[in-house]
Formats: sequence, C-alpha cells, structure tokens
Amino acid sequence: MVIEVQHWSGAGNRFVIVDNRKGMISNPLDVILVRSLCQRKDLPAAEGLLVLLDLNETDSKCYYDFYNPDGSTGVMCGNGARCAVRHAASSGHLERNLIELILNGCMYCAELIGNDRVALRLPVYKDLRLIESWTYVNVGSHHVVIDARDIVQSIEDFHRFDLIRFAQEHLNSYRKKVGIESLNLTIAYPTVDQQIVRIRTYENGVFDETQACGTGAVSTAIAFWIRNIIRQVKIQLIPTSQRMLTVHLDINTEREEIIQGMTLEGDARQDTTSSQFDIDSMRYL
Ligand SMILES: N[C@H](CCC[C@H](N)C(=O)O)C(=O)O
Repeated sequence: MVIEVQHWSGAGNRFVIVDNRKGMISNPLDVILVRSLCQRKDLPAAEGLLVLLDLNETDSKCYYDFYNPDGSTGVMCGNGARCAVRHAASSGHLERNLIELILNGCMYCAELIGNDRVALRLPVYKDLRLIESWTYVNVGSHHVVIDARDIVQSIEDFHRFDLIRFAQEHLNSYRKKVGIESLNLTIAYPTVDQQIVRIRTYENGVFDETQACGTGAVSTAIAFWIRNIIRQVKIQLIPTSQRMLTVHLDINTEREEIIQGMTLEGDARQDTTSSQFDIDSMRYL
C-alpha cells in the first residue's frame, strides 16, 4: 500500500508527517517503518516523524504522535509540535487560530501567527537540577544544558566545536549523574549583551546534531534564567539552522525564581512537495 508523506520543518528541525486518520498503519508504528520513513529519498534524513491520528475541526483540536528517527516515542518535541498544528490547519478547516494539540497524549495550546509562525504554550517543567556548572531540565523531554563558555573561548570556537565527538565522549557521564538514558545535550553561548543565545543540540533518538531543538531552546532559557545568566523574560535563541526561536518565560511576580510556564515561538513550514512511500516494501517511490 502506498501512502503520502509530507516534508515539514520547524526552525530548520526536519520532520516527515503522515496523515493516519484512516488507520492505514497500525499505531504505534513499527520501529523499522519509522526508521524507513525518516530515511528520505533525495532529501536529508528527517529528524523526527509526526503521525496525524485525528482532527476535530469545530473544536480546533488535533491529535498526533511524535517519533524519533530511531523509533523511540513518548517525548515532547517543540519544533514538531509547531509543525503538527500548522499541518493540522492545512489538512482541515480549523475554526480558530487557537489550537489544542494532543501530542503523544499530552495537551498543549498553540496559536497560529501570520503565515508560518506558531506560539506553543508548554506546562511548567517537570524537573530542574543545577549540577556542577551544567543544568538538567525535564520539559517533557530530557535536556542537559551546558554554558558553552565553560568549554570554548570564543563564538568562533563555538561554531567549530566538535559537538558530536563531545557528546559521544561525555553523554554517558551525564546519564549516570542524572540517572536518565534519553538525554539531549545542548551547548549554549550567550552574546555579550545577553540579547541572543546561540545553541547547538545533540539529540537523543537522532544521535546527531540537529538543525534545531525546540525543547532544547526552552531548557536553555530556563537554565540561563535560573542561573542569572539571562534576565530577560523574552529570550531569542539561534540554532544551527539560523532560524530563530523565541522563548517567553512566565515568571511569578512575587518570586522571580519561580517559572510558571513557557511559550516557544518559531516558524513551521512545509518544505517541498509530498512523497509516495510504499509500506509493503518500506521504501520511498
Ligand atoms: N529527540 C528528543 C525529542 C525531540 C526534541 C526536539 N526535536 C524538539 O524540537 O524539541 C528526545 O528524544 O528527547
């Protein structure tokens, strides 16, 4: 059986999206099928897969599952969530710009802005630990945030830094200290005036540096706020793709150390025409 596969990106983070409302594929998707869908033909590998499960047009409510390219699932994907709501808006007639997204069973509110931007409201983080000079944050996916100034001397060195090698050599140590295997690792370099933070992320389930990581951007904003590195509540972050992400922190007015919620804003675009994928032979046509 042949299915249509769409190609989207959120801040440069690359996804394939399948509309499975007719149940052509059994959920949860088989690992081999996920891996095959992410290995695109004539395009760079996708850094995640989104599956549309259901769409309620009158309530502007949509249901998706997210999978990493290795087939793992059940974690929050900030860039993927923004692509999901834009995909939902393009797949049906949604009554409102305020959309309820249920992603891997968790509910998020999203607002469509302009032609290709989405503001996604995340619930307050589930866990935050300041460990030595680095920070662990659970925002629905697990993140280690490193102040890059601890490992490089300049922004030029930051761009040249061998992140993949660093992750391969050090991730196990972070995993042991946090007690969690599925860690993403972000290095973050604040500019002198702290207006912009440059970030690079080695993603769990991709096991490579991705073009952008939405929950990595949110985790960086949280870590840098709590460590007094950044003191704006609106933080602009530039990922590897150079497509900016903006994180708004909702800070308790009485106690500034309390973050009550976060909003992740950025683009979400359909990149090219759809592809045909044969489920039986597990390959793109
Ligand atoms: N690979 C991550 C999930 C996707 C995160 C990233 N693509 C984002 O935009 O938040 C993990 O396994 O925890």
